[in-house]
Amino acid sequence: MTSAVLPGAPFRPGPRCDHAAAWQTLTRLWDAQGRDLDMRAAFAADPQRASRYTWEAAGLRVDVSKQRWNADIQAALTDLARECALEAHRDALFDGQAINTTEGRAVLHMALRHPQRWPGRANAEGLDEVVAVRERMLAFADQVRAEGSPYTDIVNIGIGGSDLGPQMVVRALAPHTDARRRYHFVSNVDAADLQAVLDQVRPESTLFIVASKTFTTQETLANARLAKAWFLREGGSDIARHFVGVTTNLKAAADFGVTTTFGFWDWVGGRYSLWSSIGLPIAIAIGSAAFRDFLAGAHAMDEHFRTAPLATSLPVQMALLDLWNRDFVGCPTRAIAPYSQALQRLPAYLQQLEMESNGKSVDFDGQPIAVETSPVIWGEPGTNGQHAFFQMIHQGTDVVPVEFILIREPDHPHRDAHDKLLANGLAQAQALLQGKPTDEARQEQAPTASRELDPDCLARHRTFSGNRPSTLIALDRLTPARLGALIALYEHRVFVMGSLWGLNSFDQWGVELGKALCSQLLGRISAVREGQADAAAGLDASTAGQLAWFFGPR
Ligand SMILES: O=P(O)(O)OC[C@H]1O[C@H](O)[C@H](O)[C@@H](O)[C@@H]1O
Repeated sequence: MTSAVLPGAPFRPGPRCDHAAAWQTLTRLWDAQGRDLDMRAAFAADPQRASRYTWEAAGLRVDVSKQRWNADIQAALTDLARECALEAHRDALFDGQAINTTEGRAVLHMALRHPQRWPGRANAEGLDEVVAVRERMLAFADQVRAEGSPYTDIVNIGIGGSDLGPQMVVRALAPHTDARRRYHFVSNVDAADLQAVLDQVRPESTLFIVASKTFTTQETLANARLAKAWFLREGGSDIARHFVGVTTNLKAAADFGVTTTFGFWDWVGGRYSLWSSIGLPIAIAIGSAAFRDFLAGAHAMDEHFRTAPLATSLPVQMALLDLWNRDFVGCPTRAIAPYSQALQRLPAYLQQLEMESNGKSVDFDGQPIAVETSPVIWGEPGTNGQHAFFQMIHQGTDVVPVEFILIREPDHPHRDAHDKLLANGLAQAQALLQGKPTDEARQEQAPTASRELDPDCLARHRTFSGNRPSTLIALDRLTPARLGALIALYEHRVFVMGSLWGLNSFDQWGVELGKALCSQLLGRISAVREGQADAAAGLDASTAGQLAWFFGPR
């Protein structure tokens, strides 16, 4: 489906954060208060600190009291947002202006979760079709779920935004899904990924969804072709009933041979696309009614972001903290720790959302950005992470802000186990805050094996500095609506961070070079195999050597 933003007011970004006067204030505040800010003392001095820094929106409860900030810092950060014209940028986003300047596109994934036609002034092509396409997609999803449907296995073939979002959500909402079907996600061009799924399914009971915004992605097309060949080889006959496409490129999908296609539009970024037809596996898994709840949760967060003042806006305040942690506290990474096995793919999903959006070094004008931008996002569900990398989070030389995500009511009957899970999450946040002073460590009974050691030395090994930041995001339940709100919160937070850094969060030029070189290398590999002497001509010596080792005569 083609689309372009029809002419409107051209978007002009506000001043970049490091050019704003408030940046100087923040620099002074960092020296005067931030650097030595001890959160334990701050809690002791202010009995209201926990409630002052616990906010709610769209059913999410976020506690940022265990962050290294105070009222002065928060006020200066909020001034920074104001001075950087964040509100104007946000309004331009919701207005449908072409804020994705390098691709000349609007950014309107919020229109996909609006219950009716997008009411704003945006006039991007396709907006009139959103509701109709959604209804068609949901009707199809319900058909696939209906009694007597032949499908036992749904295989989504897609990568990046056409994989991570739907996969994360389908796993997260497993208790809400139709258990009569299995959901598979194939992304990697490593055919082992596809083969592992093909080994488990039968052509007559499998629905393949070929999901690609562009329908040009090497991995997805390669896997789709392999799946189609397997389908025919195994006796499958009705391609039209077993392969559907989800794309903005209807022609390429038709050329591939799918006849049922659900479209979307180029004002939906790949990593923001799970609300569109790319969400088809989600809709099949949870059904149209729950999918609407999922959209409604995200829409509630959109409304909060669009209307709440900067000082009480959850995405804004969380983004300001992110900027504070990155550029003043100096944290190169942020860990995501969902205490929920259901959210096991959330860290991977957020890696794309945040790092592909804000992993940039130039601003809107193409000028180098003078401060650090996207941190590395990483993580694992708790409690698994505790037994792997939390050592470094508690005692390593880098400060790693941790985002704990805790869900009050489990979707299983094992209440005692759930209490343990929650206690673990809360205890980790508590340990990061309070630490353990060397004096206290010295009083402890040393483990037998260490008795020979100098007690002072051992006590230092057993010391926790504490005063390490964390945020706690609490949900009453992991419902479709709450998950929708959580994802939308992250999306808007990423937008705010990018806006303050003065960069375009909605392009991804950094993925292009590797793709182009891969195509060239595929040509050279054929040449090496054919024994052409100049196959590696002009390559760096390392790559040339590897080509010879992998593909040359043995
Ligand atoms: O959905 P597709 O067009 O197949 O794109 C899949 C992915 O590949 C690209 O290289 C981008 O970096 C991602 O943003 C995108 O989600």
